[in-house]
Amino acid sequence: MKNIAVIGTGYVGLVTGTCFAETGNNVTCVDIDANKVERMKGGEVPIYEPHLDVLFERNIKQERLKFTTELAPAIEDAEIIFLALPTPPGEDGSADLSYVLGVAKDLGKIIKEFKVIVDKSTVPVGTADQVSAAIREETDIPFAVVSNPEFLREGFAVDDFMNPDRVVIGTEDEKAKTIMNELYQPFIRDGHPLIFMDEKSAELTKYAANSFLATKITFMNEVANFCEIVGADVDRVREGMGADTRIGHRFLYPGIGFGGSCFPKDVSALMKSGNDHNFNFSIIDAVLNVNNQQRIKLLDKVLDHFGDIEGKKFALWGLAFKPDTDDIREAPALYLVDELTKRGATITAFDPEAIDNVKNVIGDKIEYAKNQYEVLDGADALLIATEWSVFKNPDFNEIKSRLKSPIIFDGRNIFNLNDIREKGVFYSSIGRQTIIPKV
Ligand SMILES: NC(=O)C1=CN([C@@H]2O[C@H](COP(=O)(O)OP(=O)(O)OC[C@H]3O[C@@H](n4cnc5c(N)ncnc54)[C@H](O)[C@@H]3O)[C@@H](O)[C@H]2O)C=CC1
Ligand SMILES: O=C(O)[C@H]1O[C@H](OP(=O)(O)OP(=O)(O)OC[C@H]2O[C@@H](n3ccc(=O)[nH]c3=O)[C@H](O)[C@@H]2O)[C@H](O)[C@@H](O)[C@@H]1O
Repeated sequence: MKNIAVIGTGYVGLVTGTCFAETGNNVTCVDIDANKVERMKGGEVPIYEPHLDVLFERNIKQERLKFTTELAPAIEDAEIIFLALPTPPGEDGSADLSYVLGVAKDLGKIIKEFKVIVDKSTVPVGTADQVSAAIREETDIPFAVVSNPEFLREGFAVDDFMNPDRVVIGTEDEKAKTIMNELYQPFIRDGHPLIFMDEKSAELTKYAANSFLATKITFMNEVANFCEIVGADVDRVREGMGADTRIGHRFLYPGIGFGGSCFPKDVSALMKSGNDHNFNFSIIDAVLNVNNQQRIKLLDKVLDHFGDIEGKKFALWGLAFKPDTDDIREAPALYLVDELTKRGATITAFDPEAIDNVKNVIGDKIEYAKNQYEVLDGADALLIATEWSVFKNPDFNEIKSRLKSPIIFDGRNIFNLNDIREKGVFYSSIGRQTIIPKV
């Protein structure tokens, strides 16, 4: 059992804190958002993340998980302090370290004994040194700074955290190594490795992993675009490639580009890190360019089909950047909304979880429906931007009777081409043949 403080209770901090409590530790989570802290104290999970609620409730009830806005009392007894703070992109694409370094400075002012300060935020190479320097400016008390990047995916966060493929720990401090090794034992029982390395290598591992996955997706998006030109089927190509164990089946799904709070920002930040060292990450540059185009791929298809879309009405399924989350940061759906509305189209959208978040950002720029069929009424076409399970087996009679004409543009390839042939709809997807209904 360890006493732990987690600073920042977003997707990463809240999952980290809850899962460490679940493995028997005493965890105090700190956030500057007083409203959020009050809601959590009242037992409310402030984000939509499958399976988090059960662990959250259990650990609050058993008094292993607490919340506060006060940094000093939260860290007083904590042996380990996790920083799970935002590192949003700055104007030039670099990671904004002001949250991390600001809290580091605050910690320097209040620590009274040795602490292990662990950076879980995604930060550029060299940040651990900057965190150490920020603390050292304020205190002579000994401490160790550890880089422990997080690899969880939203929507699978609890499972990813409890059963990680690997845990990366960057530190050369022997005491910190022992403490981190003890802390993570419950998570690596099934043989997944705890990989120790220096701080810089750990920091770069995180960016390299995210950028590699973003590159894999982008490569497939380009293959899909080429499939459309030459009449190949990207589903078959994906199966054929993925069966090679050196390639693997995962992260080969083409679509309307990667979004989310991490891939776009981390790929840009790695590019910027390279620039800072006069190093040109040319692959990363290409990934960013291709992804920017891919995000509005459905727009190209819609314009090809309709020509002018001024006054057209579109139904949109999916707003979240991927299924099983209410997160809309860098969601391709929102880029699409922007481009369509700019050209005079109107949109009614449905998403199972993300509507409230979208309303907070774009308000009444579009209309919202309470279910996936209501959005269809009188629309010129249905556009699919997120592959929520509830969209995958719909009532096609409802779709056909409610739309003005049965036209579907699918940015996530959620339907099997053989099945859709029987449905009597025009169906255009990514990297596959367009299905035109027989008249
Ligand atoms: N979202 C994800 O799936 C993953 C995110 N990461 C990285 O983890 C870091 C955090 O990301 P998210 O959890 O998504 O961020 P988030 O934006 O969801 O949450 C950050 C939290 O920190 C709080 N905060 C801001 N300043 C604070 C301060 N001075 N003291 C206490 N709390 C403060 C905010 O109120 C917010 O609740 C980022 O570096 C991100 O790149 C890494 C892996 C996965
Ligand atoms: O650093 C982070 O924040 C996290 O970023 C991603 O996780 P996440 O953004 O939650 O979601 P992913 O499932 O990776 O999807 C990212 C984007 O890629 C897209 N994607 C994913 C897979 C695929 O085959 N095709 C594809 O277009 C998704 O639609 C989504 O827009 C990584 O998968 C996590 O390992 C990492 O910890």
